[in-house]
Amino acid sequence: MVNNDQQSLEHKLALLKQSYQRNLQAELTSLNQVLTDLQAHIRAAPLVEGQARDHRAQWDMLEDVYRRLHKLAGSAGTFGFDAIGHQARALEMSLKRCLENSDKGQVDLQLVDVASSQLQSMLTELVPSLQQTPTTEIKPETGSSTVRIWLIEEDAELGRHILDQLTNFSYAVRLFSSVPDACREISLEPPDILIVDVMAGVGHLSPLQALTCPLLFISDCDTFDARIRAAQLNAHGYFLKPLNIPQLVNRLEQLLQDRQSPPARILVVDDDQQLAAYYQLVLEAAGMQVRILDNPRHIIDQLNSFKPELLLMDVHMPDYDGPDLASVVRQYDEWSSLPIVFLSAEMDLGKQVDALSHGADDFLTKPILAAQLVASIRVRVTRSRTLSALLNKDSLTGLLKHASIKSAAINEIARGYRQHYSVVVAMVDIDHFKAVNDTYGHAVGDVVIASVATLLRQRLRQTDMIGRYGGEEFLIVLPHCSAEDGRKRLEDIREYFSRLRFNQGEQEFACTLSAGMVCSVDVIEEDRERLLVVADEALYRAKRGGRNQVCQ
Ligand SMILES: Nc1nc2c(ncn2[C@@H]2O[C@H](COP(=O)(O)OP(=O)(O)OP(=O)(O)O)[C@@H](O)[C@H]2O)c(=O)[nH]1
Repeated sequence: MVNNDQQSLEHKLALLKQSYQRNLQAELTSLNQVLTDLQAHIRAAPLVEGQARDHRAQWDMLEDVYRRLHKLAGSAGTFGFDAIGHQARALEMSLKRCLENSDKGQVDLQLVDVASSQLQSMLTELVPSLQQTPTTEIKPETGSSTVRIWLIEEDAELGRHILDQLTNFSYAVRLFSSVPDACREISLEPPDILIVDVMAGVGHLSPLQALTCPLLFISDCDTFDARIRAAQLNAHGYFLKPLNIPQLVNRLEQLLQDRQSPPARILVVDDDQQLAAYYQLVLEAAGMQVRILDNPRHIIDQLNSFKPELLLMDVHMPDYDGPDLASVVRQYDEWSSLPIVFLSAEMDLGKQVDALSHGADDFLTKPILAAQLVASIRVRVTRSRTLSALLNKDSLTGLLKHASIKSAAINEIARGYRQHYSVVVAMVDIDHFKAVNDTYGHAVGDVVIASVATLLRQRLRQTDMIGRYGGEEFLIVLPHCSAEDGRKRLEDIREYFSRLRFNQGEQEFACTLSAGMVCSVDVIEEDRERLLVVADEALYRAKRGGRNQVCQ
């Protein structure tokens, strides 16, 4: 994080804390006043008529104090007032026991006296000894476009082979013959990913443990001990020889996608505005996008417009409880697998389980430290992204599978017509691919397919959609793109691909691709519903016209 950003975060957190402290003081004073009123009620109660009503009023007052203490116990620690949070929690618990066990006769004056003196001690605690909120540097997820891969391979021939193959995928690869050689350079210019053949220095691997970049091992030893050693060195992958390059590239792409992945989108639902603002600040500082839902009645509208990847929700809210809202969210098919995390001061295990049974995935307890909140949310979003990738993405290319890209294309085209922006749809197909398979083998064919996928990802925008439509056919959708721009991009990809060189042993070869495209605003009314077919017809013309070209 840039220093200024960190300073600005700390400044904003300090302002939030000051504002919370003012409210806390007012809240404790107000609670103390309620207890003083309650003491007066209890002392006066036997003397007035209509005792039953007065008793109910006493219990209502006690219930009010209990609820407000519950909220305070959850928030005080978050803003650094740990001791007050703990005292509020202890007092909340003793009031809870009293509320649950009572026959609702006269409220016990002694209990109220004790509660009142505890509140006063919390107030005195607040004034002189402000505890410091632990300042936590929250690192945002960062992304960069140059990908440097370093390879440590003792066997020069194998090293050259891997380097050639990976260079085909537009990675900048450096080859080293030993771990000490590479380690000397790493301190000067760290790579994005390091690949190590364990044979290149089993005895020298320990320094790799300190690396911050992902580490992948290649080895011809498939024993449990070897794999445990790799795990202890925080390896992100373990690949056996003979090396399956597409599989390796697949993992590289996964790791890079994690690094370059778009910010996680989090919707926060909490009636406590200061707490919600605090969560927003902390999560945004960690590089996430956060929206606060002010009115729970608008939850579905917000889900549809913001498309969050996780819902962070308070359990107890004045009008609608978290579990009820979670049930409503689960009634909609499209949100049935959205991760929902409750964040609450609820200590009662039974109530936590009950909340979970209403469709939430997890329960975090308030107060929560900033770093703990960020780590919990990040881990859940990453896991949910991995699951969705497994369901919707093709394992060879990491692109959307046929059904997913088709439905994404149809939705995007419809949205483009609705909101009046142009969408380019293109079909891309490798030329004479059968011959590649027949001449160089299926595994080499896979490398070629994976390289088209990598190229498409590298040359298109984050907002474009790319899918593997068939064996060697790809469907791409470019929202907010004119026919002219779409054509330029496709020509660029076609040109770049034709320059790639692939290897099979000593043999080197190149491939070409053809593309058919259509722009949504350039078609007659009847073709609006069949843009995919129109793009496919254009691809057919490109093939008929001699291949290695883009037709529209
Ligand atoms: N290696 C590999 N080959 C695949 C995969 N999926 C499909 N194929 C092969 O892709 C080839 C497609 O060949 P064709 O449809 O005849 O097309 P082509 O040879 O590319 O010819 P044109 O498209 O007309 O230029 C077939 O040989 C399929 O077996 C895959 O996942 N991996």
